[in-house]
Amino acid sequence: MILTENQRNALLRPLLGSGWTLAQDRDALTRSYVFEDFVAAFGFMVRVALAAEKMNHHPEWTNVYRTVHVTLTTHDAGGLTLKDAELARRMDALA
Ligand SMILES: C[C@H](O)[C@H](O)[C@H]1CNC2=NC(N)=NC(=O)C2=N1
Repeated sequence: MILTENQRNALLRPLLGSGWTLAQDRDALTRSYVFEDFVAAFGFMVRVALAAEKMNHHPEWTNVYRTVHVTLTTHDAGGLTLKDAELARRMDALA
């Protein structure tokens, strides 16, 4: 369930090159998105919410006005799994 070393190299490398970073304190991906305004930021969160529900995999996120801070990890597994890499990819596509 937890990403193997090989999977991390293959799946996380593209994400880490396009805005995502590994969290310091836990096995998680994190990034921020800045939008035109609050409504654009919230519209993004609505679109992601629908995708997350479809995946049954949900982000940990905070929204301050036009910025959305995101952390992805799999609580059930205690770290990064394929679902996190997939949700990160989908979030970037929806941003
Ligand atoms: C019962 C349900 O499948 C679990 O709570 C799912 C829901 N969505 C989830 N989302 C995330 N990010 N991590 C989880 O471990 C998780 N578990």
